[in-house]
Amino acid sequence: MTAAIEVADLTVSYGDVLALDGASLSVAAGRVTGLIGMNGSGKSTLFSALMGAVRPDHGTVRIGGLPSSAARRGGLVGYVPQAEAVDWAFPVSVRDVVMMGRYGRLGTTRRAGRADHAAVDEALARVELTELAGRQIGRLSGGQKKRAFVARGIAQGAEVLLLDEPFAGVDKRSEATIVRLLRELASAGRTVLVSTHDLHALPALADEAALLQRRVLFHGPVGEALAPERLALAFGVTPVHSATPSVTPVHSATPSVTPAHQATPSVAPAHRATPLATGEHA
Ligand SMILES: Nc1ncnc2c1ncn2[C@@H]1O[C@H](COP(=O)(O)OP(=O)(O)OP(=O)(O)O)[C@@H](O)[C@H]1O
Repeated sequence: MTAAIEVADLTVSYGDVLALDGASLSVAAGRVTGLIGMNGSGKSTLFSALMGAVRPDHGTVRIGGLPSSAARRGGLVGYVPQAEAVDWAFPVSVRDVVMMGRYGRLGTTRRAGRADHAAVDEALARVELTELAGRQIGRLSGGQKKRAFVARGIAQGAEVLLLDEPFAGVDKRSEATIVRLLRELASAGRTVLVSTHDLHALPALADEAALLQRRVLFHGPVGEALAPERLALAFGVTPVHSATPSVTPVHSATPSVTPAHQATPSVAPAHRATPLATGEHA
């Protein structure tokens, strides 16, 4: 059976910075997979490659058997960006954002029809944002914003959903809603790849995890990925033998590259092309 996501020997560099170095990953449909790695390990770059928004130096990316750009054009891939990648001042409502998930399906009139409005209503209800549908997107809490973007992916009917740090700055209720939704989507056969620093959330969220450090060091069941020696490998530290995995000291010990990444346009043309990071026009 064709894997939902198939990354083979992927190498991506920005000038002389090697962001991915021979990364390979195969994800079956109907699974939630956590993507774990320290700052700068290449998680966002992998998402950009999955959306066809960066050109690999080497290697291939396939989504449902298609090259990533074709998969994105066909609406197969939904993307929930990091909060920093979105222009929250953009004058659109929550409902407008969710409707963007339908753009690829609108006919030549570019007019939303009854089915589009129904899909948007249903997606808003599933993320519990019906009552806030008319509000400007920037005037939501961090968790509500994430839920709005998850709703966009649901309305789009994306087979593969990519979420970049969906729990960063998110309240517990939103986190629980998002986890529940992602599990439901996977049960219905969708494929979900989630990057997160929150290792505590991982067992409830994901079926499996991939540890990334420019290449995929390990990919397998969450329990095995969280073994101290494996985490140590991914985070480059001595194993900490404790019952609950903690990444905090490791994470905070590694310098964050996020601002550089956001400030440098070449990593994510998808982010720049539209203020709301649809990933559809790169
Ligand atoms: N546009 C760019 N120009 C130059 N280097 C870049 C660019 N974007 C990312 N990098 C570098 O590529 C490497 C991988 O970055 P990437 O953003 O993919 O990592 P990440 O795992 O998503 O990090 P974080 O957890 O901080 O979001 C880092 O060394 C980063 O500094």
